[in-house]
Amino acid sequence: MTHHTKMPGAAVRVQGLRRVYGDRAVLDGLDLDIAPGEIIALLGPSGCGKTTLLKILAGLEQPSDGEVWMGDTCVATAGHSVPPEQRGLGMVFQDYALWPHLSVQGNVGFPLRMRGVSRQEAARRVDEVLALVGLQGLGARAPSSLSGGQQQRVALARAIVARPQLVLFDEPLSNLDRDLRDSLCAEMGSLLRELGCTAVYVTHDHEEACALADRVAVVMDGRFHQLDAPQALWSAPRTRQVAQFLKLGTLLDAQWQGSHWQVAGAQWRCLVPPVAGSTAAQGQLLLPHGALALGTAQQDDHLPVQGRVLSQHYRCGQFDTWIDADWGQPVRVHSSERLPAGARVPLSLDMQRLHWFAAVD
Ligand SMILES: Nc1ncnc2c1ncn2[C@@H]1O[C@H](COP(=O)(O)OP(=O)(O)OP(=O)(O)O)[C@@H](O)[C@H]1O
Repeated sequence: MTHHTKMPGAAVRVQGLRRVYGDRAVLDGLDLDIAPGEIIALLGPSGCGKTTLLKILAGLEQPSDGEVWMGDTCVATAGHSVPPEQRGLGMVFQDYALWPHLSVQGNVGFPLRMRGVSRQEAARRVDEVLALVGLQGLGARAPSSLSGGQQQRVALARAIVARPQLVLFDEPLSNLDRDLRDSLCAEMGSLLRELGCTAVYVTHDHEEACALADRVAVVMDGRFHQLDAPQALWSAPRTRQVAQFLKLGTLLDAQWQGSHWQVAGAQWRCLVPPVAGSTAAQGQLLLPHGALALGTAQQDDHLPVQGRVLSQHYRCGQFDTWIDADWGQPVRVHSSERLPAGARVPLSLDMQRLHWFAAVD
């Protein structure tokens, strides 16, 4: 691992970061450069280490190995850690963490008071930021008199009022209902971009991560399985775990037979070439949603794929149709017409959209 590398251009640089509890590496060698103004989402299942990474960025935990840089300051190594209040951070937590004995104004103005900003200037900036988050006129209220969504706006206002160099979010929307989450997520994204904030946003909700972030880090077992723009996660998942976590489609066990893939249990062959450099003969094929459709548009060199209708339900203008296509796992296709359960139907498969993951990836 390299030590004390200067970081021209990056707002935050994480290098070779490890965090060990007992004999278990919860973070296992992470590297991450965050550009100024970039929003990064840390996305992953419960226990994957995303909160631990956020805490290390915040200064609430220390690395076991590796470094964290903010601007041109090294803020954390195994041996030293700059305290949270000296890192120039804003933070937004799941449970809002507002001070109940302070008014909305008092909460939002707190970071300015800590920085010695004059009372008059602080009042002006608090009014300005409350207007930005859509809470103008509510400054005198107690946080407890506000709805959950409003309280989270107060927390957001408090996090950005002092124009921090980095804003950290720990599942900020998970206590809110779906509609409010969607709208607040979109608003937060616009606001952070408007203000040019650099942000790291922890969530286990992939819709939220992809709606908000410039790049999403899919964290699993303490490693980044993929660090990419949201659209790249969908078009080119790097591991089958990413595909599984994002629910991109159906994974089928398959074997490379020298000239084609043979899917276990299926009557058809797939001619997607093996991944360059891969010598594995065993692995899994991902059939992304939408790669399979009702219809017979088979290419010459494939055996026709057929399936049996298992069930259907009507949703958003079409029938979600579950099909048993002989390979052991049902797949979902869309249909414009109602089909009887048990009917055999031809399926077309867009071979270009399949992905192959070698058994050991
Ligand atoms: N102080 C600690 N001592 C021992 N183990 C810990 C400690 N903090 C976290 N862990 C373990 O490290 C792993 C990662 O925890 P972390 O909170 O970072 O996960 P997470 O991805 O944020 O999960 P969640 O979404 O449930 O919050 C977990 O298995 C957790 O039990």
